[in-house]
Amino acid sequence: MKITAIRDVVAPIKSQIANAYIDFSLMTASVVAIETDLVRDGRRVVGFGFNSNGRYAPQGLLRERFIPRVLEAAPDAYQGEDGFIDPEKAWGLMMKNEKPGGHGERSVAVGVLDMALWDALAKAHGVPLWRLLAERYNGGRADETAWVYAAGGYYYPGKGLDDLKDEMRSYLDRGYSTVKMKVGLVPLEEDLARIEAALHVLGGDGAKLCVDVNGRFTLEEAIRFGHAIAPYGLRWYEEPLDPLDYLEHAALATLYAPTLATGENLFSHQDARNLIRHGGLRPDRDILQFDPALSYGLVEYLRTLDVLAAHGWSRRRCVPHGGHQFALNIAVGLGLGGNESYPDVFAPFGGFADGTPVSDSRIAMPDVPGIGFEAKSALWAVMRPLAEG
Ligand SMILES: O=C([O-])CC(=O)C(=O)O
Ligand SMILES: [Mg+2]
Repeated sequence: MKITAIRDVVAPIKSQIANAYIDFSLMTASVVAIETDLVRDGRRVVGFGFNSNGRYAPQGLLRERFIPRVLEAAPDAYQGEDGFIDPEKAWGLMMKNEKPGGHGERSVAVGVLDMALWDALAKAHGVPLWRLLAERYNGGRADETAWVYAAGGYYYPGKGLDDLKDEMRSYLDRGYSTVKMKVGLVPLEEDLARIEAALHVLGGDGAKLCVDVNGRFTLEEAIRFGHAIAPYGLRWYEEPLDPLDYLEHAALATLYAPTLATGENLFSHQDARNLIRHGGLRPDRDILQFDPALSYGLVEYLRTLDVLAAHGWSRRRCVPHGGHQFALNIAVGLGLGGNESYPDVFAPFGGFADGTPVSDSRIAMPDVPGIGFEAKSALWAVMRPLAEG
């Protein structure tokens, strides 16, 4: 199995939404296609990948460093003994002459290519990625369904409490029972009114609502906000603090007893390890949101899972950020705690295969080879031109 071409394009995922830290008015994503010489069931095997929201398209990094390193390599440098692509070997090739530390956004570029390599590998074997992963790494056991929650509740110009309620209600109507909303951009009292509006739609059940600060608060603000929301019994309090300030997390965890969630802006197993070592998080309740598409891909995510296991953390505490089918396959195949979903934002990159309904906040995976992009027509419309060169 040889790689014959790699094509990339920058796709807009811009919108007027904002969280407490950024707006998405100029957001982009890189989409790549890795073409191989393998033909299976009459079709050439092509793998696809993209980066999830929050980081911009890393086109320069892809074109200057990571794509050429793969294309210029001899095929046996990325092939396993079975002649198929070995993503771990390809990863080593991509990371040649890269110093440790300072992960920056090269992890995004490598993540995009890693996603495409796994898509191609699963297609080469004619199986869904979730099944390949279950067989290789999880004793053949895949979950029948994944828990998913509806992430939204963004700030939007002119959006009032009724609009927020309508949005949350529409998620419930679409089969979700847990939802997430943004907080931290407006004064505390205003956010509390927004939280209460959302809770009203959820029948007052705080366990069905997550709030996400996107790393905006100082420690003092995070503590104050934590005290204010503790009585609601929310499902989780996400990224209250700067994602790299582990000591502050540890301090907050001594004062805020319910569930904290973080990790979407940690991009390596070393960063994850620092969080676990120094962040004071609690393996019996807190949630880890490392996003394989932003953090060097699944090869690195497997290392992160090993780090977690070594520190006594269950994989069920992992609910990746990003709302993409890659993480969904990983969640089902490796037995994570679930996956994020964006029913209304970041289209067409978020979401599931067409015609797979969410029921009681759970979703079943389709039985299609690879990650399943071809079964999601709006996404396939973006990818297909890349396949054809
Ligand atoms: O608004 C964002 O940057 C996305 C985010 O934090 C999430 O999905 O948890
Ligand atoms: Mg978040």
